[in-house]
Amino acid sequence: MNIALLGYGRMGKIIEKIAENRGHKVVLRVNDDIEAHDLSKENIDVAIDFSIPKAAFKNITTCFMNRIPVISGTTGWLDQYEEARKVCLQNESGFIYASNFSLGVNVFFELNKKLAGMMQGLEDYSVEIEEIHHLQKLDAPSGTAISLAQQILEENSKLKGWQLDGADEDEIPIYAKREEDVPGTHRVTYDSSIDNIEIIHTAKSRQGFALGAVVAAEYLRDKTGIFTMKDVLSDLFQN
Ligand SMILES: NC(=O)C1=CN([C@@H]2O[C@H](COP(=O)(O)OP(=O)(O)OC[C@H]3O[C@@H](n4cnc5c(N)ncnc54)[C@H](O)[C@@H]3O)[C@@H](O)[C@H]2O)C=CC1
Ligand SMILES: O=C(O)C1=N[C@H](C(=O)O)C[C@H](O)C1
Repeated sequence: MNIALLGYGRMGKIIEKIAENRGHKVVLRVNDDIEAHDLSKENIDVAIDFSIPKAAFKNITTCFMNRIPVISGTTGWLDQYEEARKVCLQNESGFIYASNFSLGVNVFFELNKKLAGMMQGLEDYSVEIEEIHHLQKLDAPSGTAISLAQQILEENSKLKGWQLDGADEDEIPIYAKREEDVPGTHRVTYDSSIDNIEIIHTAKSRQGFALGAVVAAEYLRDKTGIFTMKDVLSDLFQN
């Protein structure tokens, strides 16, 4: 499979190594305006976007207009997600966005939903989310923390939203911490006067995110439409 890497930073470089080890070829590396590159020149099967929030939408939709399916892991641009979906469908292209491509985090997501469902009637507990990332991270809260909050909100009709660094009574507070060299840690805590319940996912490196993105690209390669990591993982566990 011929891959275009949109964003050749920390993630792009690890994705390149994993993709090559799995027999794929990186034919294009983009670290600047996508319009400076001729996408039709290389025979691109899939583009993988791990760039920066302000570039993601243009990168992704330019690929769709060239009928190139896209895996996107870039966070902090989701106000334009619905518009990106539309452009994908209009151009009969393929798209998978995930706030976190790691297999472990996707298991953690399922645990989070199950726990949120169990806790929603227990009014003595209040819930909060903490995320810790490296000092270079541009967005806060992390995309993963937002996904965790949305999953809890879907299970709990009394909670109305989330807020960064504090919240009203009917909101989930998300605390974003920045520390040197932390690849990504997410904790969900339910606290009462009697006890607390915590679930935590700690990434030890970026390998899991990168492997998940390449596996997702292998899944999306010849497909059109919008898919999620749940589709990728169901397919993986079936085969
Ligand atoms: N969904 C997931 O599993 C994960 C998502 N991420 C997200 O991926 C993104 C990238 O993360 P890192 O690789 O750590 O960041 P990074 O800063 O190391 O890499 C971003 C790269 O994008 C380049 N860039 C700047 N403008 C560009 C443009 N117009 N088009 C293409 N590339 C451009 C930069 O020069 C840089 O090389 C972030 O949004 C981060 O939150 C990171 C890890 C896992
Ligand atoms: O910027 C990062 O590094 C990461 N970003 C993603 C996020 O915002 O959730 C995923 C992972 O935690 C690493």
